[in-house]
Amino acid sequence: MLKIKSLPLRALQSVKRPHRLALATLGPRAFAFWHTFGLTVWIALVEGSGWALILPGLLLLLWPGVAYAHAALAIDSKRAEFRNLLFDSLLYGIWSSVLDYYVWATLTIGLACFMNNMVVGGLRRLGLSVALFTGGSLGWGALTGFEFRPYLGVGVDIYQGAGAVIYFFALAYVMHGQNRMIGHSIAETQYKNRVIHALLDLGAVANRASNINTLLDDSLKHLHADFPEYGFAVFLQLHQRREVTRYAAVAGLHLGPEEERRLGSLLARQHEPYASTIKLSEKPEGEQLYATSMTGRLSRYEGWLIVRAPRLDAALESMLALFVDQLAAATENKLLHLELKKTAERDGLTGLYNRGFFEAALQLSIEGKAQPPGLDFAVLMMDVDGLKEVNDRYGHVAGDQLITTVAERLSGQCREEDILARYGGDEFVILFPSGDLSAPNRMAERIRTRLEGQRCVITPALGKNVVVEVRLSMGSASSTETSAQEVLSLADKRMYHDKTRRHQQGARG
Ligand SMILES: Nc1nc2c(ncn2[C@@H]2O[C@H](COP(=O)(O)OP(=O)(O)OP(=O)(O)O)[C@@H](O)[C@H]2O)c(=O)[nH]1
Repeated sequence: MLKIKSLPLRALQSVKRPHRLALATLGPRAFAFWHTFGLTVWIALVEGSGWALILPGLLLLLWPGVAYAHAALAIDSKRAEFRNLLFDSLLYGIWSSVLDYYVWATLTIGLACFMNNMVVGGLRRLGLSVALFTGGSLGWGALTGFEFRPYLGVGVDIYQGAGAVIYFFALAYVMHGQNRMIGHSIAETQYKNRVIHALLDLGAVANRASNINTLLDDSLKHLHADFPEYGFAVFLQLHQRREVTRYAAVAGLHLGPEEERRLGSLLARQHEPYASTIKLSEKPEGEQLYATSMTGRLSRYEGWLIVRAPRLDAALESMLALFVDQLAAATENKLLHLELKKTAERDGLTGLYNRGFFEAALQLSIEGKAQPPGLDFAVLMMDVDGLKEVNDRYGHVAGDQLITTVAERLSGQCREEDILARYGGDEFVILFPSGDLSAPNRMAERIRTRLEGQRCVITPALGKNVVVEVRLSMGSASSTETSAQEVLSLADKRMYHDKTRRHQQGARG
């Protein structure tokens, strides 16, 4: 039972949609063969040959269906249709002989066959078509005995002429449709190429970006360069507080700060599934704003990609879904990467660079000094005095507070290019990679006047707030005074001398 049922089903499954050429030629071919059948019947009636001519003529009615099935069932439907066109030539060659070489029919039908084959296969297929038509025509004539009746009458001529005109116009119409289809698919391919190019661009931008702001800014700039007809913006809002826009970037869109804020708060109220696009503006005509949601793809943010476009069609919608995918993945990767980098480079308690990062930066400075032009660098080492006492009297939490307060205040004194790190428990260090060798002395001076002796309020785990004074021992050195490898230990030595001196002064005081 199952077997019987499955047989026609399998046969049906193997009939796929044939190549567009087979579909396009079905109509004109059916018309041509039915028209030739009509001609055959007419001639049979005129010459009185009756069913002797009409019966084989019925075969002509079957051929368009057989040709279509052949193309539909073939693995390579296009090649099958090319073969069909050649078979048309052979069949019509034979038929011209069957119709005793009636000139008007032989000429118009032959021409149609040659032209069809030349259109799909150039001169080579034209040659093949001519050979098959002529071969069929002469071969059948040789088999059946040549009979010539080149002219039949005005009526048949008009019938054949009208058929030829209709056929050639039908063919021209089909070719026009094919050209339009090809034009559309070229435009579609070009659009897809631009999308692929933009996606590759986004990947490269994501790799280069050092933070989320540059990632979003550069991504949108590239998108706008690839699609200048659209304007783009992106908004990332905190999951927990959607009214807070954490990152925003715009390219090719003119949004003032107020409009940006308004858009941000509008999006905060929207809840759309991932990658779905909504219309934001309700202008009666002209360009509109659309927003595609990144909801669920970012661990800490809600996101929206905004586009300014004249209308939202299927191509734009699927393009936006792809861009949203790429942007969300790039942002999430960058966030993860930045977090890992921070964990690897930063000190957990103070948030300053850690010793590992400082040593790597120092190593680069040492190498920089060894290579031309031999850039100099300097180091300032500092140690918090009396931390042990704070720990012992008020506990480690209080000691931690003293360390973090000193770290914050030191940070406030440093420039962006200075590398401030927590070197050890209560030791801090600043690397000045700029070659400005007066920098450490000026920095030490600033620290003495602005930090030394300042009050620091700490809250012990138990008991009331206490106030301690910030006191720092310092020592600096530069690569002009000693070899590059020795700079840090010279600064350390000087810091130790400073500490000893301060202890002695303290003891005397
Ligand atoms: N609370 C706290 N204490 C720390 C931390 N790291 C190191 N310490 C403590 O800091 C102290 C550093 O020792 P010292 O440098 O001898 O202490 P000090 O009291 O600053 O002594 P001088 O530098 O000679 O003035 C030790 O008691 C360490 O246990 C930390 O992360 N938190």
